[in-house]
Parts: sequence; C-alpha cells; structure tokens
Amino acid sequence: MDAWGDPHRSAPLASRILVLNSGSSSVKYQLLDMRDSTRLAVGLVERIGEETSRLKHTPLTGGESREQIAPIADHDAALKAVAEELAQDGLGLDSPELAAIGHRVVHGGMHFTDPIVIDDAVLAEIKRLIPVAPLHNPANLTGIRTAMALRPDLPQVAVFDTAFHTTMPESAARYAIDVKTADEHRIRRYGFHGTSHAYVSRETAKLLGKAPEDVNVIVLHLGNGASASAVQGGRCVDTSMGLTPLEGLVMGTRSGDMDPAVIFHLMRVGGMSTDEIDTLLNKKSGLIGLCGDNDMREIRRRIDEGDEQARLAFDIYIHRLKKYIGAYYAVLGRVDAIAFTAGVGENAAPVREAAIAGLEGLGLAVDSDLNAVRGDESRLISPRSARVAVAVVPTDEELEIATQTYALVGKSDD
Ligand SMILES: Nc1ncnc2c1ncn2[C@@H]1O[C@H](COP(=O)(O)OP(=O)(O)O)[C@@H](O)[C@H]1O
Ligand SMILES: CC(=O)OP(=O)(O)O
Ligand SMILES: [Mg+2]
Repeated sequence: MDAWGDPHRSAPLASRILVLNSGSSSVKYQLLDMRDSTRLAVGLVERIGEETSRLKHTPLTGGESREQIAPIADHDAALKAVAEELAQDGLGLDSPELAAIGHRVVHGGMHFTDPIVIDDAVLAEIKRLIPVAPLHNPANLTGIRTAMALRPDLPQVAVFDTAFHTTMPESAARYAIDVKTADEHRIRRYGFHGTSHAYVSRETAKLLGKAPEDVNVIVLHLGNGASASAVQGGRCVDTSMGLTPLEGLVMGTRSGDMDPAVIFHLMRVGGMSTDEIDTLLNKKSGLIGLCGDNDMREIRRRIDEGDEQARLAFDIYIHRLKKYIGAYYAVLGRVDAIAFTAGVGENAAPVREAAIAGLEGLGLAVDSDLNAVRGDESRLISPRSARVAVAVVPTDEELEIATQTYALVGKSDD
C-alpha cells in the first residue's frame, strides 16, 4: 500500500503538543494538535498552595468545562491533577499522539537564545538561575520534573521568556555599574515575557497588513507581571524588565522601577533583612502595596465608588506606563503601533484610555467607541486619522510555545 492509501501515513502520528505555563502560584495549560494548531483542551490551576485552589479544565473536543475547588499543595500535585483531567477526556499523557511537552521557562540567562530539548545540563542551568527568577524558575522546574516523571520517553522542550530579548544592544542591556562586578555576577538586563512580546509584535504587524521587518511596535504586556518592549523591525531593542522580573512598570504585586537606595535605606534605617525586602518588593508592592488590591477589575470598581486610595494606585500605574511609552517612542524614533496585551491590556479599557490620553503630540489617540468593544480578536482602537496605530492584540504564549516546540521536535526527527 502506498502512503496515500494508508491512513496512518497520511499524517504524522504524533502531532500533539502539551504546553505548560507554570507561574508562581498557577499553571496554565493547553493541549494542541499542531497539524492545524487547533486546541484540544485548555485549563488553569490557580491559588496553588492555598486551601481554595481552583482547577478549571475545558475540553474543546466536546463536553462541558469542569471546575473543582480543593487544596492543591504544589506544582507537582497541580500537574498530576491536570494529567487526570486530560485522561478523563481520552487525551491522557500516555497518548502516542503526544509529540512533546513544551514548558515556559522564565529565566534562561545569556545561555539560551532558542528553545531547547531539556536534559540534565539544561535543568542545572534553570536551577542555577533561581536567584534571579525566584517566583518563577522553581515552579518551572517542578513542572518539568513532574512531566518528565509522567512521560520519561517524551522530549520536554524549554521555551524561555528571555530569548526574544537577547537581541537588545549592549547600550540597552547593560546597567551603568562597574563592568568587572557586572560581568563577574552576570548582572545585566535580560527582559522577560519575551514569548508574548514576540508573538504580539508579529500579530500587530499582521493587523497592519505589513511584514514584521517593516514595523516598529511598542508592546505593553500588562498582566499580573507587566512589561513593555520596543520592537524594531521584528527585533527587540529594549524592554522594561531587567536582571529579574522586578524592574520596570508598576505590577500587581511588584514595585517596578525605584531608586535602588531605597533598599539600603530599608536595611540601615528600617532594620529589614534582604529576604524581607525581597518579599516586600516582589509580593507586597505594586498595586497591592499601594491600595490592597492587585486585580484591576476590583481597583476600577473601587474608583467608581470614589475610593481615593484605589484612584492614586491607578494613577501611579498609568504614570509609569506613560513614561515607558515616551521612552520607547524615543528609542525607536518612528513608531507604527502600540499594542496592549495580557489580562489588563486586553480587558481594561480605562487603562488603555488613560495611558494614551494627552499623547496627541506623539500622534497617539484612542477612539472611545472602538476602545469599549470587547472581544478575543486583534483590533485597532485608534481613530482612522491617527498617525500611529493603537491596538489590542490578545497574546497567546501557549500557542507560541507549542509552535516553537513542534518546530524543534520536528527538526530533531529529521
Ligand atoms: N475584565 C478585566 N478587567 C480588568 N482587568 C482584568 C480583567 N480580566 C483580567 N484582568 C487583569 O488581568 C490580570 C491577570 O492577567 P494575566 O495576563 O492572566 O496575568 P498573569 O499571566 O501574570 O497571571 C488580573 O490580575 C487582572 O488584574
Ligand atoms: C516574568 C513574569 O513576570 O511573568 P508573569 O507575568 O507570568 O508573572
Ligand atoms: Mg502571564
């Protein structure tokens, strides 16, 4: 029988990719069939380590979403629960159709500029980088180890948040500190959310009907963690996160930029330890530190009720965002589009409106009717006459990770 007559030969058997995006207290996952990039199942485990952990699993091959609220102690337990949910839909990890598992890994240092099949050396490097991604790399490692234990025969691929930013010029990547000290401790700006910045900048070019090489885009990834990037002709030339995901914008729980002397002051005058300050700046600052809430929906609700503390937190958040828009406008020289993405960027119209307000001199404006439209599609929110496009471009880190993973596994099969 020739290849055309044999149903098993007409398509490669293993074409599914499971993507795991392990955050500090959550795991987002998707199972995709890469022959046509269709999603077979998507889900989320959140509040890991709390009494009210929540797992929401949605099979897309038929059947209803399932939700359970029950304690899930750690990322190992979370992934095992995910594997059980997938198995219930006949999409278990034991399936021969699974080609690989793709993992989001937040910090890849200087070493990893491309996705890579994970071996002991890669695991050791991800572990070595824990001090510079303390909220993320440990969760990524647990996810990888559990997935390896469940399917030791499968390629496990790491896709790094830092990879897209490795094109930054030294003038943007270096801090102005003693070169010897910086080099000895590999202190430089790495940048994060790179998978999202890469995907969104390409999608923005598509929305404009242009090739990525021909457009300059400022991407504003505003989730719980938040970062901005300046993308020139498809290459990242600057980004707001640095050695760790703490630098830059005001975030849900992180301070972003501040005078580093605040730390010495808190040590010398405040009597705080290094660990206490680390926790303060990473987990008790940003929006939650300013007003007690890190969810933009709750902050907007409080503002509508006249809450001054929530208003000030919002204003500080917007002020920082505007400064980065201006900075990256200057870095790029010419800007074709500004793209808002991630949970806040895609959903919070008041954030988009406030961030762009007053920037008419830069050719920037938002049309309030277009801005009010909700939806899952990429869309323009600037008036037709505007010199620079302002867009909402939903990110899809999982699809991007799956695409990169499948490309790599396919390549290594040749
Ligand atoms: N409808 C909405 N309006 C305003 N903000 C929202 C909305 N939906 C989600 N968000 C914000 O998005 C954040 C989560 O964004 P997400 O990109 O999923 O973050 P992460 O990947 O860091 O978990 C929430 O903390 C919340 O502030
Ligand atoms: C790097 C980072 O901040 O990621 P997240 O937004 O998922 O916390
Ligand atoms: Mg995210």
